Amino acid sequence: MRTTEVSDVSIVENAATTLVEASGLTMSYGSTTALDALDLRLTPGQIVGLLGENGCGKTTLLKILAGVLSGYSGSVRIDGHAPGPESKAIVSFLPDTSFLPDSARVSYCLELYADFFSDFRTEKARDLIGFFGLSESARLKEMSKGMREKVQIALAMSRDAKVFLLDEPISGVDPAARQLILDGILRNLSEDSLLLISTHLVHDLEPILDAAVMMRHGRVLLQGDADDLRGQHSASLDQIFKETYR
Ligand SMILES: Nc1ncnc2c1ncn2[C@@H]1O[C@H](COP(=O)(O)OP(=O)(O)OP(=O)(O)O)[C@@H](O)[C@H]1O
Repeated sequence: MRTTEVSDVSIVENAATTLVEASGLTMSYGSTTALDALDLRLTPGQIVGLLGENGCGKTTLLKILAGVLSGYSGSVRIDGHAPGPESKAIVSFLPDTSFLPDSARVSYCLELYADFFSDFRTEKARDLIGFFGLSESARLKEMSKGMREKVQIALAMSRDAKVFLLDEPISGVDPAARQLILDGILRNLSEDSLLLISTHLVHDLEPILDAAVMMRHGRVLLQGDADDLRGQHSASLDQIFKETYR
């Protein structure tokens, strides 16, 4: 009887702590297999680095989790929901491309987000825009690539989302600005959110990562708590990454 109770409790806890789950997730573009029966389970309250070489499927995975790419097989659940309107309501996605109108001013982008997302917090976004040293009256087309990335990050990180999916958020900025961007990303992050960040810049991201998922050929090659991985390999995540993808 006792065993049954314990096992029931553990099943309930297990279900409650899984925020993102993919099982047998497969996605092909024509004859190219981008995700190959990928299994992944992520819990809330952590910052996870999604690491891997070019073309291993990181962007494809993030897009499916974000609910902007269909045509996959296998199972995906975000807080229990298949990708769709209910999951999108709790997922904030930062794609690796520009998605804002060129001629718009920053202030207009804030209004756009406020109209579109009920969980968007304009005050948080204003705070972040200022933190990044940007002006709300500036037009995007007058900004550098790095400045535009900061605007997009400010918008994406100002939703009260449960899951944040950031695709290469620091790739377009110089090394000096990367720390500022990371500080901005962490500035308003709530403790029980899940932040999944894809990157090649493991060295820059390592200090903020709680866990890492390393992908190869559309599958998870290595996954674990950052401290556990460092302990098991007697190396930094950056060194493990370089060794793995040498
Ligand atoms: N729209 C598409 N049409 C055809 N093939 C695609 C498309 N998008 C991605 N692919 C292919 O799917 C595979 C996975 O691509 P994906 O962009 O998910 O990888 P990635 O790990 O994000 O790469 P990178 O680090 O270079 O951004 C690659 O072989 C890529 O060429």
